[in-house]
Amino acid sequence: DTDAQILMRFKGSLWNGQALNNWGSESSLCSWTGLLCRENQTFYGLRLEHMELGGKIDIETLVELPNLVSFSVINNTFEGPMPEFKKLVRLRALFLSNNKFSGDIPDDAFEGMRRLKRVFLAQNGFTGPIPKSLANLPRLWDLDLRGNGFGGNIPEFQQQDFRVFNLSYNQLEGQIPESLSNKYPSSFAGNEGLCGKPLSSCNGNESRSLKPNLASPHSKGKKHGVLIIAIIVVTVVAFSSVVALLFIHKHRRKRSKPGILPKRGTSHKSVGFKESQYSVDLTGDLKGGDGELNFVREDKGGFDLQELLRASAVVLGSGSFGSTYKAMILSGPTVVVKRFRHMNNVGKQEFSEYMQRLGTLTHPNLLPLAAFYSRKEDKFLVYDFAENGSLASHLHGRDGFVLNWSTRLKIIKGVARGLAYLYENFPGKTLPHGHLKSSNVVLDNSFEPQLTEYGLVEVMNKSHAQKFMAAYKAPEMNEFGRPNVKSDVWCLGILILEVLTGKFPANYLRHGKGGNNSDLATWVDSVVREEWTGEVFDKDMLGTKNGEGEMLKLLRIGMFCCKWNVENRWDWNEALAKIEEVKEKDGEDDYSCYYVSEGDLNSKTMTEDDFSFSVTNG
Ligand SMILES: Nc1ncnc2c1ncn2[C@@H]1O[C@H](COP(=O)(O)OP(=O)(O)OP(=O)(O)O)[C@@H](O)[C@H]1O
Repeated sequence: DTDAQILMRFKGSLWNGQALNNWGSESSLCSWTGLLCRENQTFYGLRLEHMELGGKIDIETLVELPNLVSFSVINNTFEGPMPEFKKLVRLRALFLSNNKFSGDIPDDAFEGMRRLKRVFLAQNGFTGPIPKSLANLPRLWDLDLRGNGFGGNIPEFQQQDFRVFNLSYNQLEGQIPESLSNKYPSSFAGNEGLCGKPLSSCNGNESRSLKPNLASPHSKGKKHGVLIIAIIVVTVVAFSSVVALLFIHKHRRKRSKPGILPKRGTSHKSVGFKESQYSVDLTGDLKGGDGELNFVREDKGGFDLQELLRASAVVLGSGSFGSTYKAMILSGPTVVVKRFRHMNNVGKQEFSEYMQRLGTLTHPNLLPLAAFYSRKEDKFLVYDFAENGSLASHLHGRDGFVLNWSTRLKIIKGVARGLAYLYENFPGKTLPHGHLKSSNVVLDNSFEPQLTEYGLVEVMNKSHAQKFMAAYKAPEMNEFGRPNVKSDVWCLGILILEVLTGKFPANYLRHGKGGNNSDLATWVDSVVREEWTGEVFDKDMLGTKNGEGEMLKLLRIGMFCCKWNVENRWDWNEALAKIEEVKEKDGEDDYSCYYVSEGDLNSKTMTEDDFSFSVTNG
């Protein structure tokens, strides 16, 4: 049977299948409601969410779909025991949350599902122990069992590096395995019998008294008393905090003015940049859209619009297009939601297709676009959250880290690689970044850079893009010019100079043709011409032994990328090749000519240290 015939059989066993009333025509399989297809129109998953579906999930039929790797029936009315999903050995993601499934899950229910990465069983009526085969999954990355009746001890999980991990509101008991002690306490909340890190210790009376079956009636009464007082105190404190926060928030909003650089609040983050400490409600900002959060990549992020709306959110900053929020999804990932006004250059369908194409890009130096949300007047793009904020915040922010030369070089190399990937891999055309600047380079927890807001010129209203997008700052851009890879090279050059000098280019950027000598490139050029190169580098970066020669090399590359005449400006591949050649230390790898004293030669074994003083620059 064809995929279409198999899927029609699968539909036949569902109740309320009318929600899938456009299923039928073989030729347009990928347009069937709830079908997930790749760019090349191959089917890979089912996403049948919020459809009031019920009845039988016919596994025997699904087995016949070898390409099925993702299956979701979140928020429907399925009931009874968990179907035998283990027969779908190729499955990578299983989403059953918010249904009425019930009963114990057999211990071997996940056996053989070696590819399974994401398991969402939250808010059902599952009981019994957490199946061992689930804990033994070698690639498990997201696990959400919240709000069921799972009992017994938590098993040892083979995988320990989770992105989502939530066992809250079950009936689990006993000591939390050591390997899970680094998880958030909220991952275990609502399980009265659990103890041990990150909850309170199992040895003290405190934790034992949490187990209702061990508590005497007397201690139970006492506990209730304490509980009631605690609830009253928490309620009063929470109420006063909300009132105080509302007051401060209102006051702040009155005073704050929109700015190019993000506004920062006063809460401190260990990562060295600040974000607003005031929670915002995304519901207000996101209301009135088409009601759909459109995911653009295969893994759906493990959350839906409702969960995004419920997420606790803070403002990260306000750029030229709108505000940017950090949203912490309960039992889900932390994401960044960026609002774009003036993004109406193309129609709804075209916009949606374009975003889907952007979603196909995956590279370590491109921040993945996760989803988008459309309204007539504005759009919201959802990106992964980057732990270390933007490059701009470290170069110019009050609370950024001081970046040393090797980190700066790593960042420039990553940026160049991200651009190269973008130019070569966007389906159908060579896509310029168009808005390359230091606040659109974010840093992950190891300071690996990731480009964000790439490829958006196409969908931006032209007049707004001309005014604010970085590519339009290239000297050759006038009202007829369109950003291209050469204008990106200009932006890359400016970024290199910004990274090396530590100077914020806004004051130096030229607007349009002509202009004066105030752009960063001209400033650097004049300093270098006067042979004051020592003056040019950011003082925070200096102090690297034997690195100045290489810094100068990178500075020159930046200057070649900033040639005013496009003909003389390097192509991106030339720039990339030159950047790749820059090393951390002068003369690195150049050990062809060195001086070794006779004494050294006579000594027993020579170490690298013995050589360090005698290496010359070839
Ligand atoms: N994915 C992300 N992860 C972490 N922080 C981010 C992320 N995206 C943006 N930020 C932070 O939010 C701040 C505000 O971003 P925003 O895009 O609104 O401003 P901008 O880049 O200065 O302006 P523009 O609107 O022109 O792009 C950035 O400086 C950065 O610190």
